[in-house]
Amino acid sequence: MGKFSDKYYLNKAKLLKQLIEKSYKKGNFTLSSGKKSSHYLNCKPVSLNGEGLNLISDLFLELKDSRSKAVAGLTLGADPIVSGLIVKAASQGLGLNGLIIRKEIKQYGTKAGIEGPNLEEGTLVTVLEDVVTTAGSVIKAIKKLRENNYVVEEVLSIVDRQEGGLEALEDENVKLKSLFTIKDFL
Ligand SMILES: O=P(O)(O)OC[C@H]1O[C@H](OP(=O)(O)OP(=O)(O)O)[C@H](O)[C@@H]1O
Ligand SMILES: O=C(O)c1cc(=O)[nH]c(=O)[nH]1
Repeated sequence: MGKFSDKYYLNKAKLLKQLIEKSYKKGNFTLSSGKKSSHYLNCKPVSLNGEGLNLISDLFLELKDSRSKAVAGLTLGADPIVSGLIVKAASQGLGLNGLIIRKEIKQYGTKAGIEGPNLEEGTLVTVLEDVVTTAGSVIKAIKKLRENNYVVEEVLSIVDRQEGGLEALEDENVKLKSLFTIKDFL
């Protein structure tokens, strides 16, 4: 038997088709890091579509380290993905919690930087991301989780643009597991 189920490869092909149709655009774009690019992948039209999120959730659930007890991500790109995964896990009888990391701490109310259930110190958390370019965004999330005594060993992303993110994550002792790379869109 291969590493992944037959359904995993079927779902991957379906997701790639959706991303090519709805997410990949050529043009002049400024990226989150300030870099310029002649193309951009906006995953939100896929992650905020029921069929698209269902595919992402199935794939990430199979790709995820089965030991991790929570999935987390930096708002906003990760919000639907974290939510999709925890619902999918519950439908399969798996206990999985979700954490959303704010870009800025709320100055009122609970002043929380991380939203979600209060989990035990040392909980192994998988970080989710739609697109990794420099990995700056996802590293922000990892740092916040580690400050809160969670353990992070892996990031799952839909697309790795292969612009230094994997190496930057390696420097943080985190493994990047990506469904696709930018080469799948060129
Ligand atoms: O690897 P990086 O160089 O950090 O770039 C990738 C990040 O950029 C995008 O988010 P964006 O900052 O556009 O925020 P959003 O999720 O709120 O749209 C994307 O969702 C990643 O989080
Ligand atoms: O680097 C980014 O900001 C970025 C690139 C990309 O292709 N898609 C995205 O959502 N963000």
